Amino acid sequence: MSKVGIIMGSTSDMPVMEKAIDILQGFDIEIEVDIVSAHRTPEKLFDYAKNAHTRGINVIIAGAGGAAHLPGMVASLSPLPVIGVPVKSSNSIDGWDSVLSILQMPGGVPVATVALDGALNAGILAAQIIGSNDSCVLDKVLIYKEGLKQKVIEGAKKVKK
Ligand SMILES: Nc1c(C(=O)O)ncn1[C@@H]1O[C@H](COP(=O)(O)O)[C@@H](O)[C@H]1O
Repeated sequence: MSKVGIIMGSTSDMPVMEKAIDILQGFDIEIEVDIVSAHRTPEKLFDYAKNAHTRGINVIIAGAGGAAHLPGMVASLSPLPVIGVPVKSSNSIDGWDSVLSILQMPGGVPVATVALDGALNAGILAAQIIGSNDSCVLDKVLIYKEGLKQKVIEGAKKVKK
């Protein structure tokens, strides 16, 4: 069974990262959640990134705020796809600090960066990556998309005059 590793730099990121956890649980995809900081727990980061693929993890979602080096460092050490979530932490420069430090990776070390606090999309993207090779998950993504469409159609009916 496929598994998504969800890591974040601090417990203070949890209110944002919960959206990735919730949507992946909604898709019945196995997850593993941990706090890993490139700055505060560098040895743990190294161990996590080097070994995630050997523990059955298929995709990593990494969220961090401020000087957000966590997703990039994980991507530098892991062969797995890494989705980066820039978190708008309390002392941030309007979130630009984390957006730019996750987005502007050097050539050869990609991080798929979602929008500021975009953990929901990170979860959906992880499901889509897994769904490309798992028809059960793909069906759930299709149902989710149909739900989005229906919501817009229902909303339009309410406002249309
Ligand atoms: N950006 C990083 C990293 C890292 O990139 O390794 N480790 C923690 N942090 C971020 O620091 C912010 C404030 O953390 P605290 O609330 O713990 O002070 C959080 O958004 C976290 O992701």
